Amino acid sequence: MATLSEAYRNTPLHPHHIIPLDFQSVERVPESHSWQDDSLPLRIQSPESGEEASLPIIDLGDSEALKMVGPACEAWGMFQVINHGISTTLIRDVESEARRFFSLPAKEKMKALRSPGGAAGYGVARITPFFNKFMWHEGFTIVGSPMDHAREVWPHGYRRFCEVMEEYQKKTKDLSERLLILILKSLGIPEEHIEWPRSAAYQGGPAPCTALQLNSYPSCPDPARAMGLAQHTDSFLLTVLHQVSGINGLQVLKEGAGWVRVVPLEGALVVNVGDMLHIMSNGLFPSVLHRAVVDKTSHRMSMAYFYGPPADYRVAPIPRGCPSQAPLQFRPVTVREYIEMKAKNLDGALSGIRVR
Ligand SMILES: O=C(O)CCC(=O)C(=O)O
Ligand SMILES: [Fe+2]
Repeated sequence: MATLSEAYRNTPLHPHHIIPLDFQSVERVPESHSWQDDSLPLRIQSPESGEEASLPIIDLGDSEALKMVGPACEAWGMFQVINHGISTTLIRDVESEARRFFSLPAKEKMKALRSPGGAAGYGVARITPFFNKFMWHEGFTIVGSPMDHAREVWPHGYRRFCEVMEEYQKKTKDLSERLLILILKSLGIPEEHIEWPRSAAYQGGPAPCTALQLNSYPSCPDPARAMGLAQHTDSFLLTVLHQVSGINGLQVLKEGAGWVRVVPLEGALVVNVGDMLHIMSNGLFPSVLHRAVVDKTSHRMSMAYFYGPPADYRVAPIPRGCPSQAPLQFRPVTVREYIEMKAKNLDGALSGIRVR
């Protein structure tokens, strides 16, 4: 994603929008992280309260998967996938390496700090500047190899971290491409329509934009006042999310029901539609608003893998995917342009390219 890094370079962040709080050193939620006074349109709910989302579960080993995926994307913009081909062992290894990093003292983690115009490394969530309070969250973004940052942190013990993260990205990329083909087929779009997975694999063509985001939500003395990750939609085509089992936190906004919980299902991965798939489906598939809340006693982690087209690809509604000649809702936009728009205006990027 070297070319996409340019989009971030053009929208550098202020250091106080990069450095996370040293969560190990605080006993209560500081004012800077307290969301209580804000006139929140929708209250923070504890990870255990509220309705549970009945997200569709799609079994990739089942011949019915193709039939189920379109309705799932249309109704929820999100589903859970099982029989996805990523081994439990690899997932456990990713968890344990992520935990090895996030358990370090703050001054060690700071050695991997993201640079102001950089895409990769340790830091607060990228959406931070759009909110007037900070989140109860720290992240590590990996684009390709995490070697440069990992070596700073563990001069003699970086190899395992790198191997595990690279292997997981390879497997999740394959899964994302399988899912994307299935989703496009469900819209009646032939596989050949998207050339980049094949061109990158066989002809050294432009590579898809991908990133692995390790999310850490330390236990919080007052979860009702803190926000793990504030509401947002993901920018790329698809996100494949692993939530560390046994700890709730992810919530989606469901029309008519408010925020509903996405309870981790052992062995399943959560897949959600991002803005670019919303555009390609001409608005048929919603890029669902979601957020993460925090827990009083548990340190929660999640791993989000973002998958998008190559940086210069023009994302546009695909006419064959539009129900009965529906008028096109969006103008074409390159991936790079869209990411830059979103880095400047979190909520306004989609409406910025809407034509009707
Ligand atoms: O931690 C979660 O469950 C959500 C993470 C997320 O939405 C993201 O990284 O974009
Ligand atoms: Fe997200």
